[in-house]
Amino acid sequence: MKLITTELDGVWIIEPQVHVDNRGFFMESYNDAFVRGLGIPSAFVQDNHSLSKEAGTLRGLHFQSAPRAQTKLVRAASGAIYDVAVDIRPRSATFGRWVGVILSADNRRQLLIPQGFAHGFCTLVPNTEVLYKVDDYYSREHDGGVAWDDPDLGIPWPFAQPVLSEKDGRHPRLRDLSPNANTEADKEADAV
Ligand SMILES: Cc1cn([C@H]2C[C@H](O)[C@@H](COP(=O)(O)OP(=O)(O)O[C@H]3O[C@@H](C)C(=O)[C@@H](O)[C@H]3O)O2)c(=O)[nH]c1=O
Repeated sequence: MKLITTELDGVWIIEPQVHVDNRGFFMESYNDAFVRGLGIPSAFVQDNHSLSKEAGTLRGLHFQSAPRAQTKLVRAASGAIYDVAVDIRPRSATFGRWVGVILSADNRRQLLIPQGFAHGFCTLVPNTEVLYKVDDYYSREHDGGVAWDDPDLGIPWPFAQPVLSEKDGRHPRLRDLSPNANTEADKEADAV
């Protein structure tokens, strides 16, 4: 397993060891050693799995607000995504900055996204299946979003007119997000 830093503190690329033989491959897709020592506040409690049929399907940018913020560990089991983590902790030194990484069934990379970040991805090929672990349960009341095409973020998405859910077409820009939307995670940014 290899841990690779990114431009944002707390966002990590994880490369599991892949054992290839004549049958195919084997890998530990998760082992708590992946995140031990990275300061993850709690254990993963839920696994999520989505299929996006069309290339150019964009899901995001999503977060759960405090006190139900989630750490996410994301990978593509089939196909490929451009995966993005945005720091939305208002008092963070890297507020509004983002990291974008290609995660695919070929590179087997995973992205670790801490609490206090918004997350989104755009599929690069049809029938892409994304799996991710989260460290708090889904809470509809705490479900929040930031506009995927917020010009202040300027994320270079691979598709100009992606396939979106109705909800993802109407998120506010980051500058218009309620200051309370991310309070608890912001306290963590202060503590760093
Ligand atoms: C996220 C989630 C959704 N749902 C339900 C709510 C809804 O009826 C249906 C589809 O939900 P959504 O449209 O929010 O699914 P989706 O757009 O795929 O949302 C996901 O996007 C990526 C980028 C993330 O980071 C995730 O945390 C999550 O927000 O599934 C759950 O039951 N549990 C969950 O954990």
